[in-house]
Amino acid sequence: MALLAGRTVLLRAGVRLGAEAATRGGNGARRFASHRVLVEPDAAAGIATIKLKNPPVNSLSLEFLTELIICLEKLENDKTFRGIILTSDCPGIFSAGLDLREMCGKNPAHYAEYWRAVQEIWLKLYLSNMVLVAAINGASPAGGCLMALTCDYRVLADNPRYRIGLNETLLGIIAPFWFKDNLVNTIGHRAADRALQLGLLFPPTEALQVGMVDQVVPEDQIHSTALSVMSQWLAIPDHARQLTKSMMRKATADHLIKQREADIQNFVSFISKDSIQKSLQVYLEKLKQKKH
Ligand SMILES: CCCCCCCCCCCCC/C=C/C(=O)SCCNC(=O)CCNC(=O)[C@H](O)C(C)(C)COP(=O)(O)OP(=O)(O)OC[C@H]1O[C@@H](n2cnc3c(N)ncnc32)[C@H](O)[C@@H]1OP(=O)(O)O
Repeated sequence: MALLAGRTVLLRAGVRLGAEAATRGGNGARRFASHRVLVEPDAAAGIATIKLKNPPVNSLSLEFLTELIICLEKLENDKTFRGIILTSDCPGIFSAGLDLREMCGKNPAHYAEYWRAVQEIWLKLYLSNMVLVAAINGASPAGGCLMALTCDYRVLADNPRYRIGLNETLLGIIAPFWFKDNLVNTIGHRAADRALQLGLLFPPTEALQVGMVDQVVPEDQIHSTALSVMSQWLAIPDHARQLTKSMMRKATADHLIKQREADIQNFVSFISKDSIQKSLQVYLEKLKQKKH
Protein backbone atom coordinates (compact mmCIF):
# COMPACT_ATOMS: atom_id res chain seq x y z
CA MET A 1 0.00 0.00 0.00
CA ALA A 2 1.42 3.39 -0.93
CA LEU A 3 -0.51 5.96 1.03
CA LEU A 4 2.30 8.38 1.56
CA ALA A 5 5.15 7.41 -0.68
CA GLY A 6 5.45 7.52 -4.45
CA ARG A 7 6.82 11.01 -4.88
CA THR A 8 9.52 11.65 -7.44
CA VAL A 9 13.14 11.96 -6.41
CA LEU A 10 14.54 15.08 -7.99
CA LEU A 11 18.24 14.65 -8.04
CA ARG A 12 21.19 15.59 -10.14
CA ALA A 13 21.55 13.27 -13.12
CA GLY A 14 24.58 11.07 -13.03
CA VAL A 15 25.11 10.73 -9.28
CA ARG A 16 26.86 7.39 -8.94
CA LEU A 17 25.61 4.75 -6.62
CA GLY A 18 29.21 3.72 -6.12
CA ALA A 19 29.77 0.03 -5.53
CA GLU A 20 26.10 -0.75 -5.18
CA ALA A 21 25.51 -4.45 -5.04
CA ALA A 22 22.40 -6.60 -4.88
CA THR A 23 22.80 -10.15 -3.64
CA ARG A 24 20.58 -12.68 -1.92
CA GLY A 25 20.91 -13.04 1.81
CA GLY A 26 20.66 -16.39 3.65
CA ASN A 27 16.91 -15.99 4.11
CA GLY A 28 16.36 -15.30 0.43
CA ALA A 29 15.85 -11.57 0.86
CA ARG A 30 17.68 -9.21 -1.41
CA ARG A 31 20.61 -7.62 0.36
CA PHE A 32 21.73 -4.37 -1.16
CA ALA A 33 24.47 -2.07 -0.13
CA SER A 34 26.14 0.99 -1.52
CA HIS A 35 29.42 2.48 -0.44
CA ARG A 36 27.94 4.23 2.52
CA VAL A 37 24.55 2.71 3.26
CA LEU A 38 24.49 -0.85 4.52
CA VAL A 39 21.18 -2.69 4.47
CA GLU A 40 20.74 -5.84 6.52
CA PRO A 41 17.44 -7.46 5.60
CA ASP A 42 15.45 -9.85 7.74
CA ALA A 43 12.79 -10.91 5.27
CA ALA A 44 11.10 -13.31 7.69
CA ALA A 45 10.50 -10.48 10.15
CA GLY A 46 9.83 -7.89 7.41
CA ILE A 47 12.52 -5.62 8.85
CA ALA A 48 15.56 -4.00 7.23
CA THR A 49 18.33 -2.48 9.32
CA ILE A 50 19.99 0.49 7.63
CA LYS A 51 23.48 1.20 8.92
CA LEU A 52 24.93 4.59 8.03
CA LYS A 53 28.57 4.21 7.08
CA ASN A 54 30.15 7.45 5.97
CA PRO A 55 33.21 7.70 8.24
CA PRO A 56 34.46 9.41 10.22
CA VAL A 57 31.20 11.06 11.40
CA ASN A 58 28.37 10.16 8.97
CA SER A 59 28.14 13.76 7.79
CA LEU A 60 25.36 14.05 5.24
CA SER A 61 27.16 14.87 2.02
CA LEU A 62 25.24 15.11 -1.26
CA GLU A 63 26.46 11.69 -2.39
CA PHE A 64 25.63 10.08 0.93
CA LEU A 65 22.14 11.61 0.94
CA THR A 66 21.62 10.42 -2.63
CA GLU A 67 22.54 6.86 -1.74
CA LEU A 68 20.26 6.98 1.26
CA ILE A 69 17.34 8.33 -0.77
CA ILE A 70 17.73 5.58 -3.38
CA CYS A 71 17.97 2.95 -0.66
CA LEU A 72 14.80 4.19 1.03
CA GLU A 73 12.93 4.19 -2.27
CA LYS A 74 13.92 0.59 -2.89
CA LEU A 75 12.80 -0.51 0.54
CA GLU A 76 9.55 1.48 0.31
CA ASN A 77 8.72 -0.27 -2.97
CA ASP A 78 9.64 -3.74 -1.73
CA LYS A 79 6.62 -5.36 -0.10
CA THR A 80 8.91 -7.68 1.88
CA PHE A 81 9.65 -4.89 4.31
CA ARG A 82 7.30 -3.25 6.79
CA GLY A 83 9.86 -1.70 9.11
CA ILE A 84 13.29 -0.06 9.11
CA ILE A 85 15.75 0.26 11.96
CA LEU A 86 17.97 3.26 11.32
CA THR A 87 21.35 3.12 13.00
CA SER A 88 25.04 3.88 12.50
CA ASP A 89 28.05 1.83 11.58
CA CYS A 90 30.44 4.57 12.79
CA PRO A 91 31.45 4.00 16.42
CA GLY A 92 30.18 6.71 18.76
CA ILE A 93 28.49 8.81 16.06
CA PHE A 94 24.94 8.47 14.79
CA SER A 95 25.40 11.38 12.37
CA ALA A 96 27.21 14.74 12.61
CA GLY A 97 24.37 16.25 10.56
CA LEU A 98 24.62 18.12 7.31
CA ASP A 99 28.05 18.11 5.73
CA LEU A 100 29.40 21.59 6.38
CA ARG A 101 31.69 21.29 3.35
CA GLU A 102 28.58 21.17 1.11
CA MET A 103 27.52 24.54 2.50
CA CYS A 104 30.88 26.32 2.34
CA GLY A 105 32.69 27.86 -0.60
CA LYS A 106 30.39 26.41 -3.29
CA ASN A 107 28.20 28.11 -5.89
CA PRO A 108 24.44 28.83 -5.68
CA ALA A 109 23.57 25.96 -8.05
CA HIS A 110 25.37 23.54 -5.75
CA TYR A 111 23.64 24.92 -2.66
CA ALA A 112 20.26 24.55 -4.40
CA GLU A 113 20.98 20.96 -5.43
CA TYR A 114 22.19 20.10 -1.95
CA TRP A 115 19.19 21.63 -0.24
CA ARG A 116 16.78 19.77 -2.53
CA ALA A 117 18.42 16.52 -1.45
CA VAL A 118 18.13 17.52 2.23
CA GLN A 119 14.43 18.25 1.74
CA GLU A 120 13.99 14.95 -0.11
CA ILE A 121 15.54 12.76 2.57
CA TRP A 122 13.38 14.45 5.19
CA LEU A 123 10.20 13.93 3.15
CA LYS A 124 11.11 10.31 2.38
CA LEU A 125 11.75 9.49 6.02
CA TYR A 126 8.95 11.57 7.51
CA LEU A 127 6.31 10.23 5.11
CA SER A 128 7.47 6.64 4.97
CA ASN A 129 4.72 4.03 5.05
CA MET A 130 7.02 1.77 7.00
CA VAL A 131 7.62 1.79 10.74
CA LEU A 132 10.89 3.61 11.38
CA VAL A 133 12.78 3.03 14.62
CA ALA A 134 15.96 5.02 15.25
CA ALA A 135 18.59 3.10 17.19
CA ILE A 136 20.76 6.09 18.08
CA ASN A 137 24.16 4.71 18.93
CA GLY A 138 26.17 7.91 18.96
CA ALA A 139 26.23 11.70 18.90
CA SER A 140 23.38 13.16 16.91
CA PRO A 141 23.57 16.93 16.36
CA ALA A 142 21.48 19.04 13.93
CA GLY A 143 20.73 17.08 10.73
CA GLY A 144 21.55 13.85 12.60
CA CYS A 145 18.92 14.72 15.17
CA LEU A 146 16.47 15.64 12.41
CA MET A 147 16.82 12.19 10.82
CA ALA A 148 16.06 10.60 14.19
CA LEU A 149 13.08 12.95 14.68
CA THR A 150 11.47 11.67 11.47
CA CYS A 151 11.28 8.18 12.95
CA ASP A 152 8.25 6.74 14.74
CA TYR A 153 10.29 5.79 17.82
CA ARG A 154 13.75 6.71 19.12
CA VAL A 155 15.98 4.56 21.32
CA LEU A 156 19.19 6.25 22.51
CA ALA A 157 22.23 4.45 23.90
CA ASP A 158 23.06 5.55 27.44
CA ASN A 159 26.36 7.37 27.05
CA PRO A 160 26.79 11.00 28.16
CA ARG A 161 28.82 11.71 25.00
CA TYR A 162 25.83 10.84 22.81
CA ARG A 163 24.16 14.24 22.80
CA ILE A 164 21.22 14.98 20.56
CA GLY A 165 19.56 18.21 19.48
CA LEU A 166 19.20 20.95 16.90
CA ASN A 167 22.30 23.06 17.63
CA GLU A 168 22.16 25.26 14.51
CA THR A 169 22.25 28.56 16.41
CA LEU A 170 25.65 27.59 17.86
CA LEU A 171 26.95 27.65 14.29
CA GLY A 172 25.37 31.04 13.62
CA ILE A 173 22.74 29.48 11.36
CA ILE A 174 19.02 28.86 11.70
CA ALA A 175 17.04 25.64 11.78
CA PRO A 176 14.58 25.91 8.86
CA PHE A 177 10.84 25.97 9.61
CA TRP A 178 10.36 22.31 8.80
CA PHE A 179 13.16 21.25 11.20
CA LYS A 180 11.34 23.40 13.78
CA ASP A 181 7.93 21.89 12.94
CA ASN A 182 9.30 18.36 13.33
CA LEU A 183 10.82 19.28 16.70
CA VAL A 184 7.69 21.05 17.96
CA ASN A 185 5.62 17.98 17.01
CA THR A 186 7.99 15.86 19.08
CA ILE A 187 8.71 17.85 22.26
CA GLY A 188 6.09 20.60 22.23
CA HIS A 189 6.30 24.33 21.58
CA ARG A 190 7.84 25.64 24.81
CA ALA A 191 10.61 23.03 25.00
CA ALA A 192 11.34 23.47 21.27
CA ASP A 193 11.47 27.27 21.61
CA ARG A 194 14.13 26.99 24.31
CA ALA A 195 16.05 24.13 22.67
CA LEU A 196 16.20 25.89 19.29
CA GLN A 197 17.17 29.33 20.55
CA LEU A 198 19.90 27.95 22.79
CA GLY A 199 21.01 25.27 20.31
CA LEU A 200 20.74 22.69 23.08
CA LEU A 201 22.40 19.29 22.72
CA PHE A 202 20.80 16.98 25.28
CA PRO A 203 22.66 14.13 26.97
CA PRO A 204 20.56 10.93 27.25
CA THR A 205 18.84 11.56 30.60
CA GLU A 206 17.76 15.07 29.56
CA ALA A 207 16.81 13.91 26.06
CA LEU A 208 14.46 11.40 27.65
CA GLN A 209 13.05 13.96 30.06
CA VAL A 210 12.27 16.48 27.34
CA GLY A 211 10.80 13.80 25.04
CA MET A 212 13.44 14.05 22.34
CA VAL A 213 13.86 10.26 22.62
CA ASP A 214 11.42 7.61 23.80
CA GLN A 215 13.82 5.28 25.58
CA VAL A 216 17.41 5.24 26.86
CA VAL A 217 19.06 1.84 27.17
CA PRO A 218 22.55 0.45 27.82
CA GLU A 219 24.56 0.54 24.62
CA ASP A 220 24.73 -3.25 24.24
CA GLN A 221 20.93 -3.45 24.31
CA ILE A 222 20.20 -0.90 21.64
CA HIS A 223 19.55 -3.28 18.74
CA SER A 224 17.55 -5.81 20.76
CA THR A 225 15.42 -2.96 22.15
CA ALA A 226 14.83 -1.56 18.66
CA LEU A 227 13.75 -5.04 17.49
CA SER A 228 11.35 -5.48 20.35
CA VAL A 229 9.84 -2.00 19.81
CA MET A 230 9.52 -2.82 16.13
CA SER A 231 7.60 -6.03 16.77
CA GLN A 232 5.17 -4.09 18.95
CA TRP A 233 4.55 -1.54 16.16
CA LEU A 234 4.32 -4.23 13.46
CA ALA A 235 1.58 -5.97 15.44
CA ILE A 236 -0.76 -3.14 14.36
CA PRO A 237 -2.50 -3.69 11.00
CA ASP A 238 -0.58 -1.72 8.36
CA HIS A 239 -3.54 0.10 6.82
CA ALA A 240 -4.74 1.45 10.17
CA ARG A 241 -1.29 2.49 11.31
CA GLN A 242 -0.37 4.06 7.95
CA LEU A 243 -3.58 6.09 7.71
CA THR A 244 -3.07 7.29 11.26
CA LYS A 245 0.54 8.23 10.54
CA SER A 246 -0.58 10.13 7.47
CA MET A 247 -3.25 11.95 9.45
CA MET A 248 -0.70 12.97 12.08
CA ARG A 249 2.04 14.08 9.66
CA LYS A 250 0.45 15.30 6.43
CA ALA A 251 -0.02 18.94 7.42
CA THR A 252 3.60 19.25 8.54
CA ALA A 253 4.92 17.68 5.34
CA ASP A 254 2.56 19.73 3.15
CA HIS A 255 3.90 22.87 4.80
CA LEU A 256 7.24 22.17 3.12
CA ILE A 257 5.91 20.53 -0.07
CA LYS A 258 3.82 23.63 -0.87
CA GLN A 259 6.83 25.93 -0.67
CA ARG A 260 9.72 23.74 -1.62
CA GLU A 261 11.15 26.05 -4.29
CA ALA A 262 10.87 29.13 -2.09
CA ASP A 263 12.55 27.23 0.74
CA ILE A 264 15.45 26.38 -1.61
CA GLN A 265 15.78 30.01 -2.65
CA ASN A 266 15.76 31.11 1.01
CA PHE A 267 18.47 28.60 1.83
CA VAL A 268 20.64 29.63 -1.12
CA SER A 269 20.47 33.32 -0.36
CA PHE A 270 21.00 32.76 3.38
CA ILE A 271 23.95 30.39 3.03
CA SER A 272 25.61 32.53 0.35
CA LYS A 273 25.90 35.55 2.66
CA ASP A 274 29.51 36.44 3.46
CA SER A 275 28.77 36.60 7.19
CA ILE A 276 27.26 33.08 7.18
CA GLN A 277 30.10 31.67 5.11
CA LYS A 278 32.53 33.19 7.59
CA SER A 279 30.68 31.66 10.60
CA LEU A 280 30.67 28.21 9.00
CA GLN A 281 34.36 28.42 8.13
CA VAL A 282 35.25 29.44 11.68
CA TYR A 283 33.16 26.55 13.06
CA LEU A 284 34.81 24.03 10.72
CA GLU A 285 38.22 25.36 11.65
CA LYS A 286 37.39 24.96 15.37
CA LEU A 287 36.36 21.35 14.75
CA LYS A 288 39.65 20.65 13.02
CA GLN A 289 41.74 22.37 15.70
CA LYS A 290 39.96 20.54 18.53
CA LYS A 291 42.27 17.56 17.97
CA HIS A 292 45.54 19.47 18.17
C1 LIG B 1 14.39 35.05 7.38
C2 LIG B 1 15.17 33.86 7.75
C3 LIG B 1 15.43 32.97 6.58
C4 LIG B 1 16.06 31.71 7.10
C5 LIG B 1 16.36 30.76 6.05
C6 LIG B 1 16.90 29.52 6.69
C7 LIG B 1 17.77 28.81 5.73
C8 LIG B 1 18.45 27.63 6.37
C9 LIG B 1 19.75 27.96 7.02
C10 LIG B 1 20.74 26.84 7.05
C11 LIG B 1 20.19 25.62 7.69
C12 LIG B 1 21.25 24.60 7.82
C13 LIG B 1 20.84 23.51 8.75
C14 LIG B 1 22.05 22.78 9.20
C15 LIG B 1 22.00 21.59 9.72
C16 LIG B 1 23.23 20.86 10.11
O1 LIG B 1 23.18 19.69 10.31
S1 LIG B 1 24.72 21.72 10.22
C17 LIG B 1 25.89 20.57 10.90
C18 LIG B 1 25.88 20.64 12.38
N1 LIG B 1 26.73 19.64 12.95
C19 LIG B 1 27.51 19.85 14.00
O2 LIG B 1 27.51 20.90 14.58
C20 LIG B 1 28.40 18.71 14.44
C21 LIG B 1 29.82 19.05 14.31
N2 LIG B 1 30.66 17.94 14.68
C22 LIG B 1 30.90 17.59 15.96
O3 LIG B 1 30.40 18.15 16.90
C23 LIG B 1 31.83 16.43 16.16
O4 LIG B 1 32.55 16.23 14.98
C24 LIG B 1 31.12 15.12 16.55
C25 LIG B 1 30.02 14.76 15.59
C26 LIG B 1 30.57 15.23 17.98
C27 LIG B 1 32.19 13.99 16.53
O5 LIG B 1 33.27 14.33 17.33
P1 LIG B 1 34.65 13.53 17.15
O6 LIG B 1 34.40 12.08 17.17
O7 LIG B 1 35.57 14.09 18.18
O8 LIG B 1 35.13 13.86 15.68
P2 LIG B 1 35.83 15.22 15.15
O9 LIG B 1 37.28 15.11 15.35
O10 LIG B 1 35.15 16.39 15.72
O11 LIG B 1 35.46 15.16 13.61
C28 LIG B 1 36.13 14.28 12.69
C29 LIG B 1 36.23 14.95 11.36
O12 LIG B 1 34.91 15.16 10.85
C30 LIG B 1 34.73 16.56 10.53
N3 LIG B 1 33.32 16.91 10.75
C31 LIG B 1 32.64 16.82 11.89
N4 LIG B 1 31.37 17.21 11.70
C32 LIG B 1 31.25 17.57 10.41
C33 LIG B 1 30.15 18.05 9.61
N5 LIG B 1 28.94 18.25 10.12
N6 LIG B 1 30.41 18.33 8.32
C34 LIG B 1 31.64 18.14 7.80
N7 LIG B 1 32.70 17.67 8.50
C35 LIG B 1 32.51 17.39 9.80
C36 LIG B 1 35.69 17.27 11.46
O13 LIG B 1 35.99 18.54 10.96
C37 LIG B 1 36.88 16.33 11.44
O14 LIG B 1 37.55 16.57 10.20
P3 LIG B 1 39.14 16.41 10.08
O15 LIG B 1 39.74 17.35 11.07
O16 LIG B 1 39.45 16.77 8.66
O17 LIG B 1 39.42 14.96 10.41
